[in-house]
Amino acid sequence: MGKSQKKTGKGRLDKYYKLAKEQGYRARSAFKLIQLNKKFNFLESARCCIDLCAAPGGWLQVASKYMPVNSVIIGVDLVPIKPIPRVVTFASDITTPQCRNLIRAEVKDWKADVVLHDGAPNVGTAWVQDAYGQSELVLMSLKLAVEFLVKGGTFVTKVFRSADYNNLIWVFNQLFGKVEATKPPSSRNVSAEIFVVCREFLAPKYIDPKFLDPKHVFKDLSASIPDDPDKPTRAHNAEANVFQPDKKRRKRDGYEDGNYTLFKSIPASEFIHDTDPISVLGSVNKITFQSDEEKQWLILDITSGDVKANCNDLKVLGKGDFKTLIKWRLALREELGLDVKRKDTEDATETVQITDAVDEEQMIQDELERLNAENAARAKRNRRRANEVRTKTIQRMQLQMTAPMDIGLELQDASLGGQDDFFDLQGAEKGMRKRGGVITLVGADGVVIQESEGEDDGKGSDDEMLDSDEERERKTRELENELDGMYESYQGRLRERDAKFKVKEGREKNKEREAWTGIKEDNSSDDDDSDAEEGGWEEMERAKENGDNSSSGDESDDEDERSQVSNKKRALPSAKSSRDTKRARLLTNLKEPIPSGSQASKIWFSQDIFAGIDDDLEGIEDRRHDDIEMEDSSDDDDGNDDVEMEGNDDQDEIVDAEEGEEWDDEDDFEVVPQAEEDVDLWDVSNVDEDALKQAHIQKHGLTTAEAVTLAQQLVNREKSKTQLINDGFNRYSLNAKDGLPSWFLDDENKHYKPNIPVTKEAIAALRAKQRALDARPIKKIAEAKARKKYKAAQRLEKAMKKAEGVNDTSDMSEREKASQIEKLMRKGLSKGKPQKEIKLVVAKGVHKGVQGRPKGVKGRYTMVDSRMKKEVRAKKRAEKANKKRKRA
Ligand SMILES: C[S@@+](CC[C@H](N)C(=O)[O-])C[C@H]1O[C@@H](n2cnc3c(N)ncnc32)[C@H](O)[C@@H]1O
Repeated sequence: MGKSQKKTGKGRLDKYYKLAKEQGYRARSAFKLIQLNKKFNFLESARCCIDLCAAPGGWLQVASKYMPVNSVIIGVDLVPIKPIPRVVTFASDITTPQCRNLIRAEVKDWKADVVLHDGAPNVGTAWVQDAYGQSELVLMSLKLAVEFLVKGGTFVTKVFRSADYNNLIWVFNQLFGKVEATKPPSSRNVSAEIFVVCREFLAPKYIDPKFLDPKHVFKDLSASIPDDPDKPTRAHNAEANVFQPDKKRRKRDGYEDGNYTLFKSIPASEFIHDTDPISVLGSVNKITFQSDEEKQWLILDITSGDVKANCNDLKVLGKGDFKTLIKWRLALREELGLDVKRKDTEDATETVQITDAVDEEQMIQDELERLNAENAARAKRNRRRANEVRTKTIQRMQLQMTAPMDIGLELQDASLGGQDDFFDLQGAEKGMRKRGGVITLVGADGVVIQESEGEDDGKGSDDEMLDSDEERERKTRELENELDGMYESYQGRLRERDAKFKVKEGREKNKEREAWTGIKEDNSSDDDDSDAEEGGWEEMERAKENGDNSSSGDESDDEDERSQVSNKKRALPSAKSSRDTKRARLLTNLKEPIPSGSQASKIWFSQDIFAGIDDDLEGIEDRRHDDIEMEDSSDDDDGNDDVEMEGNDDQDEIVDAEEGEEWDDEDDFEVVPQAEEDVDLWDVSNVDEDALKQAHIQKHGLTTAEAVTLAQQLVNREKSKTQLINDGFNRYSLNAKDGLPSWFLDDENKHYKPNIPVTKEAIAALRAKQRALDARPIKKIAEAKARKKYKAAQRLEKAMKKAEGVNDTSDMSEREKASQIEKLMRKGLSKGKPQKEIKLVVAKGVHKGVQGRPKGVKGRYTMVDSRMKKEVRAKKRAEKANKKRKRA
């Protein structure tokens, strides 16, 4: 679809499109939420928000901007959403239980203050079907909303003005205290969309499942589409009005064609003689008794007071009243001889049977629903109980009452009764499961492996699940993953508690970069070195035989050796990220932008004071950044807007973020292209560790005593390359660390490392380097001094030029020249123009709270408090007194 067509056609690229582009919103629809929020103010006070159908994320951006920092914001859509800071997103269909489970896992036992829904079905079929699909989607989102909303919460949804509109509003009214439909100015007038803001969620203990069942809520729609084209729609509606009289749907479709009368009454004889009495009952307001014959019927015994009252206003009748009228009609027909008695009876039986059948069906249906609801309530209770236990466990962890080790012990405690093995993880898991501890485990690939919520797990008992060895192994793995996750969160808390922890950790890692653990072979740069090419055992043997001489005579060899000092210990970022992905979803968020830090610690470390540290930890941060980039890029791959949004009916135009191509469709939605970010993606295959290492050494030099010692030994030929290689094979090297839990690795890292000797000289060299570094002036000061010097030199030069001029003049005596030159030189050597005095203005009295220049103050000024002004005055006084004393 061409760009030009869109720009002119329908005036798509309107002011909101441009505004969105200017302000960095991904979709112009962002302004709809901004305007809704301006009117109803639900975002500012919300701490948890769930956005259903959120792609590409315009509403999420708004929520993230307007909600308080540290709020929980979750976005779900069929298509992946590109990452947004402070927002958790995932791709899922909101109509599926899987989506509900994902949200549950994310919010844990929190409740959402706001649930947003701007969904539109991704089909482009007939308008009626689309509208119905949209209404169904709304009902599905309402279903999620009632599950996750807190009492008093707000649900914002988009609804299309269609036949279902009133039904939806009716349902909303049953569940919310205030329901308001509004059309924000940014929603195009041509669009049928309208936004309903439902506030003050009533959170009833029991919600009739019918409220959330499209089959019930939109029953009339199907009723209005005749199965049998011959049967008039009116009859269908009328029947529905009789059998489902309590639902106020009569006027939803307006008045039947050709009938614009508000009030309709018919004579009783018409009702008695009509072959379709039910339709009659459903379509009229009143049955009158005006003719003589009809008046006679009024005095018959069968015409009870109830019947008379019922005939008076049919629109207020219930199902029982209608039945009474039908029975009365049959009895009267029998009385009048219109039907023979037997036939009448049959007729009556038949009719009653129909009614009873309907009733019976209804009863069975009701009973089933009641049982279902009871089951659901029981399951929910269990889930809630399990959640409570889980929350307590997490809280205990957060309050440092339980360390990850304690968890193992707790599990053991739980399994004691069952005589389980002390380290039987499976037993421990069972124990945890009993307490509702294990809810969702996420596999290494981030896929939810298993879901279990207390007794709610309908897929067989644990015993069944643990039948096979494979299953058992899997369980054990999962539990280990969870323990890993707990450990990670424990580490996170440590970090939060101890601000220095991160710095320490950074230093550790930096040290690790430099730490010597052996020499790595580099064949590419060592083609001529036969020793290096062979390496390994032979090399060691030969080295033993030849002593140190194998390469001592070769200068270039030594060069190579120096360049080859590399770091085997350095872990690739992927190692960390893979460990991260193992984290149990229960405890930590896989999609956290920076996995190793909490929000609080991030804020803490964003302070200026830590700016220098960042420099020091540059390497580490770079890698962490790469980690994130990698995550982002994977998201990006998924989140190709072009593909994502294809077929989305509710989208006006979608502009491809990369190519600027636009895609136009039905309604009121544009994705705004973002400025291309110049992002270098981290590519595992392209990482040249040696090059990185070299660059680091080039920039910072050797920073550990071990490295300097080894370098000195190499330069002084005290050690050969072969010896260093041999030293590299020690009991600490080549240790497979796969599958070891992170807490174990962390602990091991503290002690399990080779002890590399360092020399006094190396330490002295490093200290000298450090002292030189300390002695260096701060860059700004050095610059200021240089500027000063430069200006002084300029002044002197100028003075000398002038002095030369004076010297060359002939119309001055030598004495005058000398005095003039002296004056000029004094000026040239002076410190330049004295700086204008800065006036100190006390910020009190008339100047209190004044913004901008205080009244009556000219020239340079600075606002100070009275203390400073007093001190300056005192200083001046003291100086003056000193001068006087000296003169005296
Ligand atoms: C109008 S867009 C939402 C725009 C969003 N509010 C924003 O500001 O960026 C409608 C979205 O609904 C999504 N959607 C439609 N059906 C869905 C479903 N069953 N589950 C989840 N998302 C759905 C579509 O993928 C589409 O991205």
